[in-house]
Amino acid sequence: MTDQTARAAALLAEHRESIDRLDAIIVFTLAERFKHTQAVGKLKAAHDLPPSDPAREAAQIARLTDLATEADLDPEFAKTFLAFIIQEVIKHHEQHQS
Ligand SMILES: C=C(O[C@@H]1C=C(C(=O)O)C=C[C@H]1O)C(=O)O
Repeated sequence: MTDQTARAAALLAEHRESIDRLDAIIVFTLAERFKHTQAVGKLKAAHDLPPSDPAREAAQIARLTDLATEADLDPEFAKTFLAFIIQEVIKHHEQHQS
């Protein structure tokens, strides 16, 4: 192995360590978010409120688009990711109501 390939292997390992830590943050963050949305789902079911709230979602999308742009993250990706999560949350809320 040349010095250059050894250096590249060390850099790759460093990046992967960071990626693993960030993946853990994502999992814990999602778990925390779902704890709150589950509580919201129970509240909605108890008070006969609809599972989805399109006005709230529109505000979240607008906010996330700005945040993503500021963070140098593709805003379309951020929107798709949020929509995917919200779709799952609404499924949970529908289950609370049935
Ligand atoms: C969590 C809620 O329910 C739904 C899920 C949302 C979310 O996951 O952020 C946002 C709006 C609602 O469609 C809510 O109304 O706040």
